[in-house]
Amino acid sequence: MPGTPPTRFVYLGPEGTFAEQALRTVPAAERGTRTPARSVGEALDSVRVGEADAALVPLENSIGGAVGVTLDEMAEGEPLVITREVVLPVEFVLGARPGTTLDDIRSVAAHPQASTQCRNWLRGHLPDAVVVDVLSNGAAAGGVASGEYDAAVCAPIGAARHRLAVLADKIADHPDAVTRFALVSRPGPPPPPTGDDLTSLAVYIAHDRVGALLSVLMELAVRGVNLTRIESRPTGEALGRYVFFLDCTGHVADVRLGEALQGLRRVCADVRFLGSYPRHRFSGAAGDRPVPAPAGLSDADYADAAAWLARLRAGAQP
Ligand SMILES: O=C(O)C(=O)Cc1ccccc1
Repeated sequence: MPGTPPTRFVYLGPEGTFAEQALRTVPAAERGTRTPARSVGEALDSVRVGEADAALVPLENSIGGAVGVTLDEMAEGEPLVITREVVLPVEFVLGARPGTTLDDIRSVAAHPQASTQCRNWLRGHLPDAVVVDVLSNGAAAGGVASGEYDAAVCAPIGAARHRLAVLADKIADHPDAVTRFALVSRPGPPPPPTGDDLTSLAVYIAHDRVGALLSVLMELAVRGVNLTRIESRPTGEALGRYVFFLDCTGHVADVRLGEALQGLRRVCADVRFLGSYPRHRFSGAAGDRPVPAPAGLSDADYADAAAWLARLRAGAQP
């Protein structure tokens, strides 16, 4: 039932992923059920078909960039909306079955984003090992435990959950990397505005119209809506055909963002609303505070203008 708080959660599994760790920061998930899925697509489809109320999936990483499969899955199929974001520091370890040494390792299982972030360490310490892409950090650890691979780039909780020895820790090339996760549900009333929210969209432009993308950006800029992320993904129709994923500051209930969304509806071939949700609350440690919203017209200015227009239309004195 839309608007009912979620109780059945699914996450990118298997057990031992950062996604599981991120889900455990969601209070409602501690009270509900938590089921691992083999892939992002499987997790999101569980929500679409009603087997789960919410899915926790990776969205982007500060080093490796967007998790493409999540964007692609959100752009197609039955619509889903983000109701919460979780930003988690990710620290990778090299896990292996107890007794394994670095010299024994011929294959390393790793999520593509994980191997990207540990590229230099792997190249320096395991130059002859074959790195095999797997669907998640948990799958990497599980594949080592089952004997399929010699070692895994995985999360510390993955090594622990699959009873692996940690042969090396802090193996990421960038120690301060973070990953942004999204909690996704079927469309329903968005979380109430907090004054520090994001709204995510997928916009399809008319590629044959000169300046089509600029028109999109202008609908936001002229209303003082700050664009915090833009990402293009192929639509699959043809080379050069893209869907653009936008994160904007503000909430769908805001006057200003509401006007911008109506403008996008007018100028785009299609707009898919992907949710309005609170920005992740940082610990407040130096350097990881959210960027303050830019100065610009306030919502009160927009409300005042709307009331002024209504008076004009009613023939009253402006
Ligand atoms: O959640 C996980 O553990 C994943 O496998 C996705 C992922 C991959 C790389 C960095 C962070 C999350």
